[in-house]
Amino acid sequence: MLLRSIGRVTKTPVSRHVGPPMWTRFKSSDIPKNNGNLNNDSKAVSKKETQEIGEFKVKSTSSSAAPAPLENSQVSKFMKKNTKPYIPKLKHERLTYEYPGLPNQDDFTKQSKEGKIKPIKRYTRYIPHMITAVVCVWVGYTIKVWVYPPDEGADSVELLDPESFHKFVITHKQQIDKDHYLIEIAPRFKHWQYSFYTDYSQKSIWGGDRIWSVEVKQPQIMVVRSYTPLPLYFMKSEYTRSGEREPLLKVITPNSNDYDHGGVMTLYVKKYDDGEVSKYITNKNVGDELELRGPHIEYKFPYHPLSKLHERPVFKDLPSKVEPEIYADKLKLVNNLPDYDNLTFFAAGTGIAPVLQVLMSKNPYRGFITVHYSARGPNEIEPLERFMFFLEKLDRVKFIRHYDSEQTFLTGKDILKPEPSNYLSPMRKEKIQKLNELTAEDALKLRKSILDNDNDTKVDEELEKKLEQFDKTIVHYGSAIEQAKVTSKQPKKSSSLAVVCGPDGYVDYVAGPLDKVANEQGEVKGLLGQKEWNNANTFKLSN
Ligand SMILES: Cc1cc2nc3c(=O)[nH]c(=O)nc-3n(C[C@H](O)[C@H](O)[C@H](O)COP(=O)(O)OP(=O)(O)OC[C@H]3O[C@@H](n4cnc5c(N)ncnc54)[C@H](O)[C@@H]3O)c2cc1C
Repeated sequence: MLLRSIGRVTKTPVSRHVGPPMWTRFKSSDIPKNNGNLNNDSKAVSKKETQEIGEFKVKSTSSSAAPAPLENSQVSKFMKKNTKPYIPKLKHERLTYEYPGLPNQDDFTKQSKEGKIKPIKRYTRYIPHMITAVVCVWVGYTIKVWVYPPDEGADSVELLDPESFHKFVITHKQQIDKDHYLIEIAPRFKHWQYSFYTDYSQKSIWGGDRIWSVEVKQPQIMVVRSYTPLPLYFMKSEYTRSGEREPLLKVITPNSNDYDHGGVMTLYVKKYDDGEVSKYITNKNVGDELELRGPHIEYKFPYHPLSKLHERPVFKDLPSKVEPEIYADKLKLVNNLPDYDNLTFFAAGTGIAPVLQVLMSKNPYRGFITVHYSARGPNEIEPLERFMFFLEKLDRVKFIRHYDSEQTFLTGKDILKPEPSNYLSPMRKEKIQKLNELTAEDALKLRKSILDNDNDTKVDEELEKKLEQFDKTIVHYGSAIEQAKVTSKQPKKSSSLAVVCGPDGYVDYVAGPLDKVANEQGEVKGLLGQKEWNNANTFKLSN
């Protein structure tokens, strides 16, 4: 008790006063000697007289250690305030069990929370931003739809349209030699994919029963030129994108699951120094656009009844992966159907593109094809040689090369007389009859027979039953290569059909000129004309 009272006294400050000390100091000599007898001490203190310190009258009240009471009311008030004893808490006392407020919670938020329950979730603060973004997108879309006309072909359900141009993007460009290029293009818009499954065989552009082309537009001078797309694409990877390796050229296996590889195709283009469109195309880079219109069917192979019963297995990158053709021979036997006509294809330069298009497409032409390929040298076609080799291995085609550099030109010696056709559709019969000049009566009869025979494409029900029976006795080859080993030893019949494709001069040399004024084939002359080929078995295509 004594020590506490001592502490209280000594801590009492008299501040804001300049002048002589206004509080009596506690002296050690003032501590009563007889500890425990406080009554005696207080008496002693009370005996003390009032002292004058400076301008204040200090009156000793209780003890000499106590602060002196002051006459001056202001100061005494001040002093009183400070006489409040300091009692330190011995240990921390918890005053409330409420959670402390959030760091950014002020009185206002506290108030509003109390007044109205306002749930604040994690993403609530982003709502204004989200609303702004949605409004911006909506406004932008409205402007695009109402102010700007849609891109041609953007909403088309067809990959290609013969009437309007569709945009394609160059996705790869490979220069083969000084003036030959492979240019991979992919459709700019995807809307056509929505309708792809409805009738895949109709939608797929890759059909081996025809030769087709597309027109490429040169928009600056508004000129179009035809090109023959190939079912090829460049397989890209991280290595090709980093430039470490060249992408591998691969065959598109027509397939509805991947929309025929997303509608990709490759153009084999020769650049002419003064050629407007070829220069325009080959000067473009990856990412640039090309406008295409098509497909335009240039030539459809003659109808054969077997084509309704059986499809030839599609060509693949690896010949070992190509399925063997097990049904065709049996079907021919069962139904007493004739063989397919063999075909000779005469191609010069980029004129090889149509035959490659046919051979690499779905359900390719089934007769054996002999290709006479004329070019300046072997380099022009170098990246496509691999596929030509595989096709030969499958016993579907034979390439005979005529290079200027090797002076192995195409001559009359390379051309055989045409073999009579194995099967003549009424249409072709008419063509032949026309050549032999029909009387009006015969022509009418023939026309009638065509109409009557139009349903010869229908599959006979009995035939289907026999087919089922033969399924059980069919000899299975492991692969098309295995089968080709056997068939390649069998002698091939001469061709009954000829297709000539190349520059005007070449077509003229091989089969006589095209009648461009009348937009007709013109009489078959040249090397083929000399060997008795005619318009019923020859087709000319200027490329
Ligand atoms: C159905 C069809 C399919 C075709 N497919 C392809 C194809 O896959 N790849 C391809 O590269 N081309 C193909 N062509 C040819 C192509 O359409 C163009 O004719 C060729 O690219 C030249 O066009 P250009 O505008 O560059 O030249 P243009 O401005 O038409 O001609 C410029 C100059 O080149 C000469 N020239 C043009 N074409 C030939 C030619 N073929 N041979 C020799 N000299 C020529 C002209 O005499 C002229 O002096 C095809 C043509 C047709 C009809």
